[in-house]
Parts: sequence; C-alpha cells; structure tokens
Amino acid sequence: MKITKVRLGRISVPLRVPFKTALRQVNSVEDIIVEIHTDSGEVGFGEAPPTGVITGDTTGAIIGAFQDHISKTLVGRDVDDFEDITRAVQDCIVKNSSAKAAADMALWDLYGKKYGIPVYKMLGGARNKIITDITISVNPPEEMARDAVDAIRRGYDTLKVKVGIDPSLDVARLAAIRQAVGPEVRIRIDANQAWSPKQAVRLLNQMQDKGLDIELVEQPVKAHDYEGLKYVTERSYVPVLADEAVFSVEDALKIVQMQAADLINIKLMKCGGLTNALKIATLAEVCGVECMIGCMLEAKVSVNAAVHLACARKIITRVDLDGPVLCSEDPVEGGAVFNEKEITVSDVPGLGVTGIQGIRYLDD
Ligand SMILES: C[C@H](N)C(=O)N[C@@H](CCC(=O)O)C(=O)O
Ligand SMILES: [Mg+2]
Repeated sequence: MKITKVRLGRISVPLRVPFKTALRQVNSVEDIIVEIHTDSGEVGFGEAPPTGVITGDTTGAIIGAFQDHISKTLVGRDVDDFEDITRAVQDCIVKNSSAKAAADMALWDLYGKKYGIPVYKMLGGARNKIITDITISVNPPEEMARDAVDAIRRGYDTLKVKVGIDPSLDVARLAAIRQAVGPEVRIRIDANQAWSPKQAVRLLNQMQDKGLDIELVEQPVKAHDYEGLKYVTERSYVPVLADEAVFSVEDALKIVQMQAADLINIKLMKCGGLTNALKIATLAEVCGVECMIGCMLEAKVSVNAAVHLACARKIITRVDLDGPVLCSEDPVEGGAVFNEKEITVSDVPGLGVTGIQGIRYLDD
C-alpha cells in the first residue's frame, strides 16, 4: 500500500454555545482535514485544529507543515514501513504537533485498514465504550450553574468546569454549580494556566473547606512552571492533573520524576498523534500514574482517533472527549458513535471514518 498523495481541506462546524476558557473564546471549530491517499484506493483520514494559544499551531502553520515537510516525507512511502514512516513524520519538522497528529492518525487508519483490524484492538483493545465529561465554559456564576443543569439534563454525570477569568469569582462559580447540580455529580475544574501557585493553593483549599468536592484540577499554573505545579500538588487537597505542561513523552517523564502532578492529560494534538500518545500512556502505566484523554476543540475525525486510544488502555481512567458534543452538527460519517456522554468505538478496520461532509479542499 503505497502513499500516492496527501490532500488537505478545511471544515467549519458551529458550536452549540461559545466555548470560553481562561485562554480564549471561540464560536466554531475551524479545522484542517488531511487525507492520505494510497495506490490501493484506501484513504486515511486525519484532522488538526489550530489551537494557537496552547500548541502554537495556526491554520497557516498546519498547512505549511504539510506542504513544506510532511507531505514530501510521506508520498512514495509504503504504509508497511509503519515504524519508519511514523518516525519520519515526527522527525521531518520540529514542533507542529497538531499537523503531526493529523498525519500520524491517518497512517494508523491506513495500517488498520490494510490488516483489517480496528485501531483500538491494535493498541490493546481494553473496552469498546467510554464515558466522557462535558465542559462548562467560564462565565458569571449564575450562567455557569444554568449551563451545568442543562448538561445534567442531557445525561452527563461529570462536568469539566472552566475557571480563571477573574479568579476572585472562581470559588463562587463552583459553589453555584455544586448547589445547582447536587452532591452526586462529579466536578473537575480546569484553570488553563490562569492561577499563580499560591493563588491556586488558596482557591483550591477554599473549595475544599466549603465541601465543594472537586475531583481534580487541571493545569492550575503556567505550562512551563513545573516547580509551581509541584508546589500546588504538594499543598492542595484537590488532585492536580498536568495538561499544558505535558506535550511530549519527555515532559511526561519529567512530571512523573518530579512528582509535579498526580495525573496526566494526554492529547493527540500536544504529543503529535497516537504513536506518541501510546508511549505516554505506557510510561504512565509503568509509573502507576492515571491519565485523562483530552481533546482541543475538535470535530469527530481526530476525537475519534483519541476514542480508539481511550478504548485501548485502562490506564486512561478519565475521558474529556466532548469536542463533537459541543458542536451543533456532525459532518463526519462513520467512526465512534457519540450518544451524549456514552461513546462507542467503531469496530470497522482502521479508525472507521468513511467520509466528511463539507470539506473545502485546498487544491480545488
Ligand atoms: C474541549 C475540551 N473539553 C477542553 O477543554 N480542551 C482543552 C482546551 C481546548 C481548546 O481551547 O481548544 C483543555 O484545556 O483541556
Ligand atoms: Mg485542560
């Protein structure tokens, strides 16, 4: 199965409501779609979101990474040289983790198709269903409480609550949500780097003292501040999950060695795809560190690839794959079935995506 062509396109998918974090506000998913074509007629699908505030990847940079580096590296290669070509994708350009993730997942898709195996079975095959949380955007406390109640009505039992815009409101935000949804709902929070280490400890321990029962806090401090993250982990009653602090396998190793966080959030867009995500999951498993699998604001092509990893490995104990359910429509045919919180992986060979509606191809 030889690679003949790499085709790029764009999709736009409106969100149900604006997505707001301490880092950005967006109203739609605006992603790059990647198709890797082969001489057997099989096509591998990938997707890359331009999450500049987290990965540094912009739409233009993703397109440029393919046009100037990744596509040239792939065309003419045989999918059976799988280890070499997945390595070549990582080595042909530094950084650009979202473009690499899109290429890497499309290669896994083709490899699974070639051998007739769904990717989650190739990676471990632990289960075929997972349960995702849903994100509550950061807003005034009353609005967040209303959004939380709506999410519970939709059937979600775990909320990922964004905080960090005007941190003086953060305890009130969580108090309003807890009061509105009751004691049974699991609440995790994500500060997206907004707090200082001391502020984080103070706010988290206030939440603890008020009995708000927070499951975990995601990335309380700046991504680069490993000492600060460790400071919070050592002093907060709420477990700490490293998100923006962990892009690579090396980052994960450092976090584990420093005991800077209790948990690690794996995202394909930070680490460059399934190949490296699997390495992080294995490292975490060896060290006994549970993982979350997360996503950026992405449509179902790339989130579907993350579903395969989540279904493959039990060390992934928490799932934040709500990109598709935050969207008001789903242009993706095939792949995982999202029934609100319950996600069922596809048993079709490869990743299971069969087509995407509304692609605006760059070469048309
Ligand atoms: C969408 C997901 N629930 C999420 O919150 N992901 C990121 C932020 C992604 C983005 O800004 O696109 C996270 O920080 O966990
Ligand atoms: Mg996060």
